[in-house]
Amino acid sequence: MALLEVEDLTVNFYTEEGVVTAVDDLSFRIERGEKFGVVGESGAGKSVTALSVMRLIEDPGRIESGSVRFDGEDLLSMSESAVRDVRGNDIAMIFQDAQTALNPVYTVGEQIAEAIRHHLDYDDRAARDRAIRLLDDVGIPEPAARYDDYPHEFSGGMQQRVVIAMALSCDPDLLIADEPTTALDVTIEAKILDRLERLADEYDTAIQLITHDLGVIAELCDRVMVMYAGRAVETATVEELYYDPKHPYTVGLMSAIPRIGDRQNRLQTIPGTMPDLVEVPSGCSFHPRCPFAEEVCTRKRPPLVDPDTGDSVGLSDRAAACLAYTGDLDNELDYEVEVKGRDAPPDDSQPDPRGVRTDSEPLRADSDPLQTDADLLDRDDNDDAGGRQDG
Ligand SMILES: Nc1ncnc2c1ncn2[C@@H]1O[C@H](COP(=O)(O)OP(=O)(O)OP(=O)(O)O)[C@@H](O)[C@H]1O
Repeated sequence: MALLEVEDLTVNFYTEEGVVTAVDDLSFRIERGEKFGVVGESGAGKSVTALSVMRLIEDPGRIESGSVRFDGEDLLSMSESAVRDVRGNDIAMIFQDAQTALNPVYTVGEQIAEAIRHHLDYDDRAARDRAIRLLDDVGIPEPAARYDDYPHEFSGGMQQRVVIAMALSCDPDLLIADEPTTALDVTIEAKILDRLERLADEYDTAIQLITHDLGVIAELCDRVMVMYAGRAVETATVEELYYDPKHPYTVGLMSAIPRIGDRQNRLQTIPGTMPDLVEVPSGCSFHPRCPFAEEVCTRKRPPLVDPDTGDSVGLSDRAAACLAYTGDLDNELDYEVEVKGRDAPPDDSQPDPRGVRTDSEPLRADSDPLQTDADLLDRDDNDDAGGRQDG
């Protein structure tokens, strides 16, 4: 049995502008201990998917249909108190902004110890010891001394480490991380992702990592789901996705990364923006932005199929939702993906995609206006030194 099985999930928001279908008939599965990435541009429905799994969708949103089975039990039909037990004990969630997750009036140690006492029924001494060990695990230097510091005495990167410690404090089976490193400097981001990966292995925790950045996916994940306008457009292992992407949107996301491009230079950036979800384009919702779109794409919605056979697929299988794979297009998709790693691959074997990241700039889709180099340069984070911030 998979750890998490989401089937046919549909979530609407009832806004003044109309009904927004933020998640549209979405299905996916996460195995125990698996690191599962969810990637897509802003508005793809990634966060709403995560909040639905935690059953945290609030007005004007509504989970219309589908099931979310965690360890075999459907979270959507559980009582509110049973779901509260699952949250924190079995599923933990961390967000981009560490500051909002930490209470400024308590020391970080007290906050972690409180979570441990609450969920694991430890006494004060045992909770304190476990909190210090967790601070050490996430890479806080001198954890026993830092236990008594307040959140504002930590840099942004160190605060996010504290949040990770708190999330792991109850040994959850699933950690949902929504853009956990987006607000951080890229070097600190790499360190935190590395630490997260090691801890997930050590604690045997599965991760659902939400990001707009394919480089972050390469760093951490085993399998990926690419989302567009509330739907999955491609699912694959990280290796498959990087070396042989099947959906034009995935190719477009990768082409925003300078070293991966296509022959005609047509997909260097994805033209246009995510559609208004009140009026999603007919047929394939990506068709207005797709360089390969044909007339049929404007009227026929592509199902997720096995790109090799065109057959329907199971929840964990390699799949793409493009009419190129159902025999509906007159022409073939014409692109070429070139991945240049630091080390040239021996003969015809493929390099590790994680190696791609190390040769110069980190892989980062530069189409996100929120994430500019200037932004990153402005942030003075003392994470490297692990020291306290001035002031
Ligand atoms: N509280 C809300 N009220 C109305 N619409 C909402 C609300 N929350 C989300 N939506 C709609 O759901 C869509 C998907 O949002 P979601 O936050 O899941 O996207 P995302 O892929 O996580 O993007 P981002 O990276 O910007 O968070 C949004 O475009 C928005 O239209």
